[in-house]
Amino acid sequence: MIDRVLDLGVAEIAGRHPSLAGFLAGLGAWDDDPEQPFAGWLAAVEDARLFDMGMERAQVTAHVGALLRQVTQWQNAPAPVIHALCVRGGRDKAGRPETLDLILRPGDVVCLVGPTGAGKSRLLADIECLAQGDTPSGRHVLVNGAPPDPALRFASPRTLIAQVSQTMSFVVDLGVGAFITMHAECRMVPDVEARVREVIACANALAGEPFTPETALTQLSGGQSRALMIADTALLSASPVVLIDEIENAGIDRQKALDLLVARDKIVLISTHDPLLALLGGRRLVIQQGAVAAVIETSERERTCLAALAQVDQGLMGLRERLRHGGRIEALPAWPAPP
Ligand SMILES: Nc1ncnc2c1ncn2[C@@H]1O[C@H](COP(=O)(O)OP(=O)(O)OP(=O)(O)O)[C@@H](O)[C@H]1O
Repeated sequence: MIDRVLDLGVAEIAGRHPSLAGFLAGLGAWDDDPEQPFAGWLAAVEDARLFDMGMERAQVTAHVGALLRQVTQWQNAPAPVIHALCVRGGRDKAGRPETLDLILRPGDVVCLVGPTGAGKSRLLADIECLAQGDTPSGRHVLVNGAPPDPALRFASPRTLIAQVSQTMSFVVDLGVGAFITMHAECRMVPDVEARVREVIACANALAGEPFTPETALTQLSGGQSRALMIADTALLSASPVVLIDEIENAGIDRQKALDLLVARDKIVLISTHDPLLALLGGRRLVIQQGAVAAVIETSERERTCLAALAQVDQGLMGLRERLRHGGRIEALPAWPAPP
């Protein structure tokens, strides 16, 4: 494979193997004739130039070969499949044992509730790192009934867990389209352009104010950033588990966001006190003093409240929209009668 690649020009190599483009650019190979076969370029380039780049001639070929092998290995690695994620109790903040044997399956939506400082983020973090008794809570997370392979915890190119965190700020000077394209390329998804269009359209359906592929990431509002990350997680990420630290204040359509993730058969855990989200979930974990104190199944009675709650929520969203556009609130929508 490496021999075939070395016979191609730099531009063609980068086109066929985008993962090599950065390395070739770093070598300065683009600065010469990008149509010239790479092997010819490497044979002709002066020792001093390679030395400045910190490489020897043979090393360059070895490096290109290693990169290609690694990328092929990643591309051929099967997407991670989780049938069951199990969280086994550890201890609370006072060191008392936590009685918990929680099993999560694809399509499950579980909400975490509890006062400030109770340990909601700790539980999400335990799941995120697939804790093995090595975090302050002492919890254990099992994947498909067994402790995860350490490679899955620390060095997998296709991680099991995706997290959309509370605070999000972009520091990279890129447009939305370029950023999502980069992510799609890293994820090695087919038909990058179509996927990028889909992610941006989906994020716009979730966020109030529309943005374009040209909008700079740094100009996105909090809600737009959250919407973009949720669309990205649902449509680009192979991770079967999604952790979300509060979306109620992000000004995005939460029900649509949840539907999007559940449709991809992901396990979704959300830290939230939003009644609508809480009732959309199948279970709620009540966190107190660093431990799960109760697991509440959403009851039929609660589900009957959902339609009315969604109507109240629509009403409130309408009022927010009115305020956003400089309007007054001098009349209220008709609230539904309680069921
Ligand atoms: N079982 C535990 N043992 C030891 N420390 C814990 C445990 N659970 C949580 N903590 C610690 O308690 C602190 C508060 O927890 P955490 O940030 O998870 O709370 P929270 O419920 O997410 O709070 P907020 O709602 O304010 O975001 C953190 O320092 C966390 O590491």
